[in-house]
Amino acid sequence: MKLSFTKMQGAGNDFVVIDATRQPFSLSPEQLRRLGDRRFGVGCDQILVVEPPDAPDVDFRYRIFNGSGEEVEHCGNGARCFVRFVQEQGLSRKTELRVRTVNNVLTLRSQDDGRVQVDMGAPRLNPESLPFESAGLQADAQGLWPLALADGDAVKLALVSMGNPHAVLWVDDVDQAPVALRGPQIQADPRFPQGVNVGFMQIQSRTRARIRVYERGAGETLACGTGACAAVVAGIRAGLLDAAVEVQARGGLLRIEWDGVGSVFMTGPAETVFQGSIEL
Ligand SMILES: N[C@@H](CCC[C@H](N)C(=O)O)C(=O)O
Repeated sequence: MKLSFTKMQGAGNDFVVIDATRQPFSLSPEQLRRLGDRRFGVGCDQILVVEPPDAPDVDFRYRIFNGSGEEVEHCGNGARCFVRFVQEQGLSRKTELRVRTVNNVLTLRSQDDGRVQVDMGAPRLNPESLPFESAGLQADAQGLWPLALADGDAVKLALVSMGNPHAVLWVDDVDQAPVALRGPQIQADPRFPQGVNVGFMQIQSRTRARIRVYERGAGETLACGTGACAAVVAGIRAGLLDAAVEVQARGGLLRIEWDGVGSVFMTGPAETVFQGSIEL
């Protein structure tokens, strides 16, 4: 079959976007992996699918697959690209969209300055929400959980669900962070039965942080929207960050806001790179 697609990026987190309002979408995990493959396919961190609404309270359905082929719950940078795609393809003229993901309804707003703001929903902070099997462990006063790793080392993790699971470590210098070593180790730890996205955050001031994220199903990406939200939520809870924080990822800058109670708001860029078709 021949599939039309649009390649997009948000702060360097890149996507293959499929319009399932105009062409049928039913790809096997193997076809999804091929699409995501940077050598044998198009190449991307995630595949985003724009589907018609399934009820009158939303404008579209928004489905997300990691490049490794599994469907996942949330993708923040992808949500911004979703808005840009829908506008550029003439699928909606609205500047505010409501979209249904597998476990939430998100509100996406296109701003006059060209950026997109996403109401990412409220974070969940109990370990069961990731899930994280916490039996026999106790979080410290900053809300950090101890985790003994298979190689005998131990780390302290903030655990935040943004609809998808995140573990966040504080580091002194994000450029020196052991992302390639600790990312896969923590992600594969049996206490995370559904895996976890692992973020490494360097706090520079009460309003600025730098971050790298080793994502589930994609490895280290140039930015992770849900990862930036989770890290800021963890920093605010620990009393180290203010309610509005500029988060510098390797591929771009995101603004994250949280009042400590309700939804997290994420603002950042979204851009089309090229369009094409592929035989799958
Ligand atoms: N890049 C994303 C997150 C994509 C999903 C994640 N890899 C997972 O498995 O949960 C973002 O911008 O949030």
